Amino acid sequence: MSKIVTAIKVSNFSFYYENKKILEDISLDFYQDKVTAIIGPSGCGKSTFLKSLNRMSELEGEIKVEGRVEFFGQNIYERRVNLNRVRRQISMVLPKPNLFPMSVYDNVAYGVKLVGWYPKSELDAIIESAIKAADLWDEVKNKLHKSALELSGGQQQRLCIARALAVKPRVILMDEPCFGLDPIASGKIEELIQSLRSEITIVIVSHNMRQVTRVSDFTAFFQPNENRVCSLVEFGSTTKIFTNPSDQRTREYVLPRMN
Ligand SMILES: Nc1ncnc2c1ncn2[C@@H]1O[C@H](COP(=O)(O)OP(=O)(O)OP(=O)(O)O)[C@@H](O)[C@H]1O
Repeated sequence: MSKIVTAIKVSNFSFYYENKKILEDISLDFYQDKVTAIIGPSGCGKSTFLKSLNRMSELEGEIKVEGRVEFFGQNIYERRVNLNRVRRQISMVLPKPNLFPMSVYDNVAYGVKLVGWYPKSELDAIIESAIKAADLWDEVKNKLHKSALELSGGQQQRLCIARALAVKPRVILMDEPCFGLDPIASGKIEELIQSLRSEITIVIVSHNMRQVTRVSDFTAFFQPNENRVCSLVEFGSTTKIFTNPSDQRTREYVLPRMN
């Protein structure tokens, strides 16, 4: 059996937006090349937690953190950390496609060009390989220079994933990537996650429990406490969380949502 390696280690992590505590004392490991789902009630802090794994949350307001988030051993909240590098290696896909009003090609090339200069042939190969990895190539290969905004919602979301993959991240954070998509488009995103599984570390926030059981290896259940501050209730293999959770609160949340 292959050895499990921790890609992101979160230790005693608390998070505040403008002095309001949102997350409390979370300790959790995300394993390399595994899919981990984060589940929990609406508004409890799942997105905030996800965004704090690559420090995107601080783009949204004044924040304070306690504890550590280590990415392959380096605390990303250290002062000397290179934030661009962190966000390139831990990229993010949002609930709604956030493409630029540019061509399909230019959307994927955008991030790659920020990282470095490549000769045209090499850039073409990077773009093609990312779009193929996002399982979108056959659908867009003849429209690479048309506006990305002309694609369907599901195709736009897969293009966002291609854009995230093009800079060769080690981790992809996906915040409800199937939000608002019909079952067929959602199914394609799930297939894509399945095909990326074992090659890249994925952390996904989802409200769809069946989807979580289909795509993830591990699940973390978050819940607010009596002070409405979110903490981790239970982490384990997805099979265990959905069949035999240890904590009564997990059982009460998960089981009714599977029927
Ligand atoms: N930029 C922000 N500034 C201040 N407070 C915020 C900000 N973003 C989120 N919050 C607060 O943080 C708390 C957690 O919100 P968050 O969006 O992380 O929850 P969630 O579990 O992802 O919700 P949902 O499942 O509905 O998407 C909420 O009380 C929210 O109001």
